[in-house]
Amino acid sequence: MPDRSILRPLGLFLLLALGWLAIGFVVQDAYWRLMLTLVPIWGLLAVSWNIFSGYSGLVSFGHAAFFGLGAYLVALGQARFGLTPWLGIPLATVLGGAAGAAIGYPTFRLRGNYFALAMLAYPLMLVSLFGWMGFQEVSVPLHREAPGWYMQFGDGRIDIAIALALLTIGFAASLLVERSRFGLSLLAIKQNELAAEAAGIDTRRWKMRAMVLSGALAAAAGGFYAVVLLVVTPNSVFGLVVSAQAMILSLFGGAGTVWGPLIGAVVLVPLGETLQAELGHILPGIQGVIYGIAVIVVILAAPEGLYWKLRDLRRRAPAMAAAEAPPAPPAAALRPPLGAPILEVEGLSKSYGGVHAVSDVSFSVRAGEILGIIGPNGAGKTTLFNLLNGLVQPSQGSVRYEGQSLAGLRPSGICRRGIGRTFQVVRAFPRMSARENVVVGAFVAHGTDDAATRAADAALAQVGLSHRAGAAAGTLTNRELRLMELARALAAGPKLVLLDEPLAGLGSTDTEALIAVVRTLPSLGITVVIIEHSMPAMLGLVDRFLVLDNGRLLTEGPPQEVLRRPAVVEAYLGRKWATADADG
Ligand SMILES: Nc1ncnc2c1ncn2[C@@H]1O[C@H](COP(=O)(O)OP(=O)(O)OP(=O)(O)O)[C@@H](O)[C@H]1O
Repeated sequence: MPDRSILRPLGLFLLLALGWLAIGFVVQDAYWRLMLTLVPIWGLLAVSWNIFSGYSGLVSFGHAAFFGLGAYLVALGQARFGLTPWLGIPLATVLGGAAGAAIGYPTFRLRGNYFALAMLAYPLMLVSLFGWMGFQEVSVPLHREAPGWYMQFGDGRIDIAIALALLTIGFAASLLVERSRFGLSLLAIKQNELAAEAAGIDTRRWKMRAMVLSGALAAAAGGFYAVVLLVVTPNSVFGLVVSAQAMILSLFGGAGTVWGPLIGAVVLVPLGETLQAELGHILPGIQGVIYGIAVIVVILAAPEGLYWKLRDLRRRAPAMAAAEAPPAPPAAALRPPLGAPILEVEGLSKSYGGVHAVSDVSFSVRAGEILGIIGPNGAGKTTLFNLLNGLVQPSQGSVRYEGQSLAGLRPSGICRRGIGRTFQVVRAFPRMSARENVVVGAFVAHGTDDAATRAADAALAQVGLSHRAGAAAGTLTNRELRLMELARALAAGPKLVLLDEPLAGLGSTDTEALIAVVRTLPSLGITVVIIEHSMPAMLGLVDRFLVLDNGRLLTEGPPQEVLRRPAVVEAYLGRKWATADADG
């Protein structure tokens, strides 16, 4: 994938890490050496938080759970069993990963604020649990006979080097996530989890992987923290301040980017620690106050974090560059004759309490057809799409695609079978390029990132958006965004696409451009089902109309004929249309 190499940022990171270590050699004071060790430790915790929450958008208030488990494993392992941290930290990493899976499994059932609050419960529970078990204070015994074996070098510079080595592992993991389908899939989840599922992304699997990786890295940070501080108490490792630290450092520096958590750690950790050391006896808890103020300042001045603010300042000029002229809309190739039914819907119903959103609807769509679905607001059109692509399960009835039932399949599974979908509201990832936005749709059909990028480029060419492939989605026009969303659905190589109001909010020229693209789809072997309110656009596009009213199938047939039927005029078009039609 272009610009997605990890070597340059990793090289820069190593250079900075060496510089950091060099400071450790210059500084003689033990306190400052400890600070130079703590920054990468907290930085690693923030990196781990960012891998999960920064990219997926699921806020975790509970990362102290992983950090504390790692710290206790290393401290107790050494105090009770003489376990060397060289083994203890890798074991802590495994424990953190396992805890990630155990916590993720039940908690992923919740969304948004509920998820964030549920995550808070785990460290709170662990504080009490470790207190009850009699681990109020676990001291790591000193081993003067084998200091190296127990990481007790008595030389702060070695501690700094180990902390940096651990941070390097975390940073590299974070880069690998960000620059691959892993990160793009998480960002798609952050944007809109349902749309991500519909684009073929197995959202549960990616969230779980992110949580396991994140838990593992947080536990490693906790493990080394125990080695450095030599004392572990429930509050110092499971406490709210630890979870807040993970979150605040990332948010301050910039969530959803590899550098953000590091910027946060470098600025805030020394600030908080110094103030605590200097003023802590007069103003206890000053660190928390400073963190709070820092967050408020960032919210006001750079809501996405320092990293994004600095980047925007640097790149302001190119971001404002004028868009190139779009190419002429693609000409429709010769349409192949209609084939056998590709989609067969039988007695499909969906009720929400007393509301019959879709009621006993049956129809079929032939391969190569363009079928238009119309009906008044609330007729059940979007619910029908949701039933077809598995976002909601039917109360009754069946959907067969290429002769096979789709019952019980999740949206990602249905997308994998070859049904693509766009949504009424375009949900682009504004900071990602148009190409990256489209690549997300290609993952389902392509094993390697390179193949997915090629498919994305082909889809962008299909919709006439190649000239904007590198532009950030945030700079695209409304028409370009609609085309980009269509390209995302096409990148998966679907045989059938469900387009939900793709013309909403477009002017007449833009509408024509989009319709011209949709018209080319059957010649590419793609069947189209489209919901749209714009009647002139639909009349020139579709082969057949399906009219829904109050969840029921009112009628279906050729466009001109359907629009003359009194029931359709009555239910949907209104008398004005009938008069205009008669006049015309
Ligand atoms: N999750 C839900 N819970 C309760 N009622 C719902 C739900 N989803 C849809 N409905 C109801 O089902 C009916 C059909 O809604 P739907 O969004 O499918 O209509 P629509 O034809 O797509 O409308 P529009 O053109 O305004 O988008 C409406 O009465 C709506 O309020």
